[in-house]
Amino acid sequence: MQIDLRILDPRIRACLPRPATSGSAGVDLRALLERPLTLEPGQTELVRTGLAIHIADPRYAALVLPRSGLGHKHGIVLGNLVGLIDSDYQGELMISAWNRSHAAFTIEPFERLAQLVIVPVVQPEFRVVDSFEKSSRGEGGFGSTGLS
Ligand SMILES: O=c1ccn([C@H]2C[C@H](O)[C@@H](COP(=O)(O)OP(=O)(O)OP(=O)(O)O)O2)c(=O)[nH]1
Ligand SMILES: [Mg+2]
Repeated sequence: MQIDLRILDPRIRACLPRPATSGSAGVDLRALLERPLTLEPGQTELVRTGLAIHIADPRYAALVLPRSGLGHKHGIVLGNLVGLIDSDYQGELMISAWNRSHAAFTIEPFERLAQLVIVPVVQPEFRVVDSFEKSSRGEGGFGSTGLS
């Protein structure tokens, strides 16, 4: 799928996001930093990417997700857990980097910090009703179907 992309900082031109393998679902986003950024345990910082995308088609959105290596090994995940990029958003893609670990971690300039995934979405149109047609689950949730 073709998506318009603006390069807001020329330094990022050399390493634009692209799928790492033919089957990659996400494209890595790099940290546009002037200098290494050390995140102390618990610290969250908004990190620039130097890029803007305009998805334009409301049937799609983008998700900003952690990279599993950084998240699992170093506890570098996202302050908003998952970032949602609206199809009409035209501003800079920003990454909320959260160090959820107990050790400081330094993000290097242009390091691949998170990943962007394009997903189909359906915009809801809510129809107010008095009751629902009964389903087999009904109101059961939060473990109502048991453990095994
Ligand atoms: O990790 C993220 C999350 C969001 N955004 C941008 C794109 C998104 O379309 C916009 C708004 O995000 P969201 O709707 O999640 O935030 P909000 O707090 O509801 O802000 P708003 O009132 O602007 O919608 O911010 C990012 O750049 N990175
Ligand atoms: Mg919003």
